[in-house]
Amino acid sequence: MHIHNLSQKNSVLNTFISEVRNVNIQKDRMRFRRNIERIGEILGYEMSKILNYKSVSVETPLGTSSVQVLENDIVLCSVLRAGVPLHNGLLNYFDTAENAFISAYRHHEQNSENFEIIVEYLACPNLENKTLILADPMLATGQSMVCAFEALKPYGTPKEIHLVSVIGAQEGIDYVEKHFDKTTHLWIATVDEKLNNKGYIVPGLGDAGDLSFGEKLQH
Ligand SMILES: O=P(O)(O)OC[C@H]1O[C@H](OP(=O)(O)OP(=O)(O)O)[C@H](O)[C@@H]1O
Ligand SMILES: O=c1cc[nH]c(=O)[nH]1
Ligand SMILES: [Mg+2]
Repeated sequence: MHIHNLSQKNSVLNTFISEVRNVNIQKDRMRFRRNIERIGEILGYEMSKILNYKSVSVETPLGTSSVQVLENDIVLCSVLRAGVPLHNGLLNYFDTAENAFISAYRHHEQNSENFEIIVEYLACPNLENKTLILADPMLATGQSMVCAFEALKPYGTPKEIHLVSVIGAQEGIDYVEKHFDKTTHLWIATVDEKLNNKGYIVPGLGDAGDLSFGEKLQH
């Protein structure tokens, strides 16, 4: 897998990451969502540098300009619900993309820290020969990303796959690496060291779904 960890270079991306992590700033839900969206825009922009382009002629009021424009057939799939602001950020740049949505949540056994991932909802176009972008802001154990990909398989074989995430734990990245083809790209804003015993990324940012949309009752 090709791993692109964008926080390794200084850029304004790291300011946005610091704000989504910051326990005071992240309480502003609108700012949290907007920061995740802005991170999605930056990850999408960086990814766009290795996609395919074709030359087109554009008529301007003063003449003709030859420009290289994106030619990939993109399907943008995100994992509900925390994936929604990241999806919006990517869609701001890949504005003609087709879209897919998949739900995944952690189902905890009673009084236990063990959980399994339940995939219930999936809406997806044909993926055959397309460029699949699979987005989820948190890559903790990596199970949601892998379960989502398994559920997408009946929809066709993509030509290329790009995984997009905001914060990953090394353990989750290793797990994902085992389950995806080595040609897959992972575009990630930053990588943290570990998971706690509840499967949360440390230091991470907390619960991305709750920070975006409010707390949900546990199943
Ligand atoms: O790598 P994993 O261990 O699978 O964990 C990551 C998952 O956890 C978060 O979703 P969550 O279960 O909190 O659902 P939510 O978006 O509804 O809050 C996140 O958006 C991922 O889907
Ligand atoms: O750290 C984590 C792990 C899973 N889901 C989150 O929202 N945060
Ligand atoms: Mg959540």
